[in-house]
Amino acid sequence: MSFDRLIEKIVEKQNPTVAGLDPKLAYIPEYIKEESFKKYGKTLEGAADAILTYNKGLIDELYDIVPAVKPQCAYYEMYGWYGVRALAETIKYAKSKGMFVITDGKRNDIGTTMEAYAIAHLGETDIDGEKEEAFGGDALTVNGYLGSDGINPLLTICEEKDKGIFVLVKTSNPSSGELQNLEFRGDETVYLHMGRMCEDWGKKVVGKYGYSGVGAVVGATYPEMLTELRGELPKTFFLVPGYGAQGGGANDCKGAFDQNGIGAIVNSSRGIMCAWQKIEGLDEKDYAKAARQEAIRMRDDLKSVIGEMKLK
Ligand SMILES: O=c1ccn([C@@H]2O[C@H](COP(=O)(O)O)[C@@H](O)[C@H]2O)c(=O)[nH]1
Repeated sequence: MSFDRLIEKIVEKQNPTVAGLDPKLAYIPEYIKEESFKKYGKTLEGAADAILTYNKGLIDELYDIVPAVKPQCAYYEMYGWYGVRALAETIKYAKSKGMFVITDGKRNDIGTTMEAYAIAHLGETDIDGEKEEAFGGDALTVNGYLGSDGINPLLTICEEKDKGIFVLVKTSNPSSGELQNLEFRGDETVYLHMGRMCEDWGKKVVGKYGYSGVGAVVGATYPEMLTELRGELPKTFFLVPGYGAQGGGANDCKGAFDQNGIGAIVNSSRGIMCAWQKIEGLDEKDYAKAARQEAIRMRDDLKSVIGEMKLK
């Protein structure tokens, strides 16, 4: 259990980017929606069909240059079981193209319930002796604020299946400081304490590149805290949201990386998915090409501040 597979993909592509797949209908070109609505009407099924077609188009244009995708479950669950099927199909398709899949579910519960989440998203479900993958992501985002009871069941499955988790530590949203920045026990912040818990949860599962399979979510919108946490948590790999649509830039992300240019993967969802809507006169059929162009721009932007990514 580590992020070795992810790190190798990042280094191979020289790209520390994860493309977020948060498909709102407003981001999907009309021609795709028309096709799906012709088949299924303006229904949950029609919407889910459009999402899957849109995602596959994006993946086809991104898989050779971007190492990972991050579907956010909410954008699928809003279409009921059709949407959840589109999520499962998206994960399967991205994996068939060799991409690393981070399922953004921010799951959080205790004991056996957390074990059920772990089985659903990272493990295999036992159906009376027959085992099958339900979703099959490579990593899952989780909320660690229930403590070890919510994390230990995941660790067991992650070890068995070589999967990873990203625990919310310092989130990118404006109100994240209301709780996460509180100081206690002298001047230790809640986010730093949560980060140290990640370092501790991961200490037995450190991979060959020095990072464990217990990662942390730290927002690009708080660059000083990113730098502080990189210094404090040398074995914890970071998932960094907040680049692009939330205002973060490459310089804000710099502190997340180590001296070898690894240690983090930076997410952009709307920035990549909606790139086509920002290009005047673009034929909407070229939506995925516009996403590719933005992903290349983002890769080069990040590389300009972190340099070459090397395996040690
Ligand atoms: O602290 C956090 C944790 C998760 N997210 C998620 O990342 C993407 C960001 O999307 P953009 O369109 O690139 O802003 C989205 O899925 C969030 O739920 C986050 O933003 N911040």
